[in-house]
Amino acid sequence: TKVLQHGAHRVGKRTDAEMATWRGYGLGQFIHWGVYSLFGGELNGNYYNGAAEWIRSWKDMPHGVYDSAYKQFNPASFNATQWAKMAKQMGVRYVTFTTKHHDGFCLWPSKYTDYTIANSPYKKDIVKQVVDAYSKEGIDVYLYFSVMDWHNPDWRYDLKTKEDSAAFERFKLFTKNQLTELLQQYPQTKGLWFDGTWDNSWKKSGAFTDTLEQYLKTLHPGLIIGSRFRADEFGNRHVDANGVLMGDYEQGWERKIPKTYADVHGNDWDCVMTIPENGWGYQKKWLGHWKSTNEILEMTAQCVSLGGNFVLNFGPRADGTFRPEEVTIAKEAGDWMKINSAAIYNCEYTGWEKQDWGYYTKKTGENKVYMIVFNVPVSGSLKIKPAKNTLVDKAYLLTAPGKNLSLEKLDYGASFIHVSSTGYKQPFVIVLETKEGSEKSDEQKAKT
Ligand SMILES: C[C@@H]1N[C@@H](c2nc3ccccc3[nH]2)[C@H](O)[C@@H]1O
Repeated sequence: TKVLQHGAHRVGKRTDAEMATWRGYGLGQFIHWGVYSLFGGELNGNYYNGAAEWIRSWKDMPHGVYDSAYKQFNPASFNATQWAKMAKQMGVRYVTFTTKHHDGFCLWPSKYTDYTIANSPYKKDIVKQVVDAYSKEGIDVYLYFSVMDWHNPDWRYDLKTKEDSAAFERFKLFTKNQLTELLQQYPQTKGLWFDGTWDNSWKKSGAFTDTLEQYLKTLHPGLIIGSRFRADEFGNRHVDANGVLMGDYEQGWERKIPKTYADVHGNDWDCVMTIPENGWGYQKKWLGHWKSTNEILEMTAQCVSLGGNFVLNFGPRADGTFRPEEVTIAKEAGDWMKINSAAIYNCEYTGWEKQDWGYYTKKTGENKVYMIVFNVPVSGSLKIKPAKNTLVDKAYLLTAPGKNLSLEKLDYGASFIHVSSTGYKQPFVIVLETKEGSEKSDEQKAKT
């Protein structure tokens, strides 16, 4: 391994209480809201076919039109308490909220730029309202912050000239100042979700990113920052030159989910996902497929079964209302979570061999494994194969703890659980109470 000045400063997962809380969330909400929400991916009847929050970069969008649009931002229907209650009902345990996206518009009254909510017709501090309302509902708040800032004249994609470097020095200070005011104004914040850190200018600022991350954690002990923030002194991101993760969790799973446990390299991680195929800010027209509640529940189960969290994005309209599809998904997912969240909250990877019927999760610190069943085979026989030295004491539906299900022993330590093969409209959970031990063969039994 190389001796790195600005590589990872910790190998392996964080072991503190704040990170244990993060690890157990299971389900989170992302919210993308800003000036881009005014356009909804459309201008003069033409639709931008990229992600709606990127519309400023569309060739058909004059920068002047976009950069003056904040003068129309006046969300009359915005009610942070209603947002937080919808999230609570959905069963999310953390929210990540856009304070400033790539366009540079600040939803808090930043002292370091005029391009903020304070200078919009709405005037009031949106970040504060969101932080206060979600915290009041018992949902932890994380602040999304885009380093890339198209509005700030000192932003640079790369550092090629002396002027570039001089400008970027000013930009780095601007960034540090904005992050300082976010942590000082909104101290309930549990973490920062950084984005817009893939350009060369940032890759060439490895030492600065290291110093800044340490400064932020000194300012706010316990702060949680993912791997998308740092660069090492060689410009490596996410993992340093020695292949060690830089950050408190792997933050690369954007609109994709790991296939196997090997893909997560023993890190903490979360997956952030859109309901439509792509697009995080409000889009007037969702192009292509958008996910059903059952698809979203399956992604949630899949992530938790591989030791991560699933974070679903909502893109409210400029007026502060949500699309009907989003309201429906929050309600339906919440109804399922109300009954089944035991299999999602504070659960982790089991290491048992994955079966076709669905996903295993394990309650952290307990001898309880959950089967989250999505695909009942035509036989109605659900095969389970506990890990070595683990026996299943009893099995029952989470919704019927008094009625044990029969386990038909098979060879090689496997068993069948027989359930009805029809009539399922949504996933269901079977609880397996486990104990240490191994299958005794008949001759072994005969000896005792
Ligand atoms: C969480 C997501 N990250 C931003 C983003 N910008 C990208 C540019 C290139 C490739 C992926 C990107 N994701 C998206 O705009 C959204 O905020």
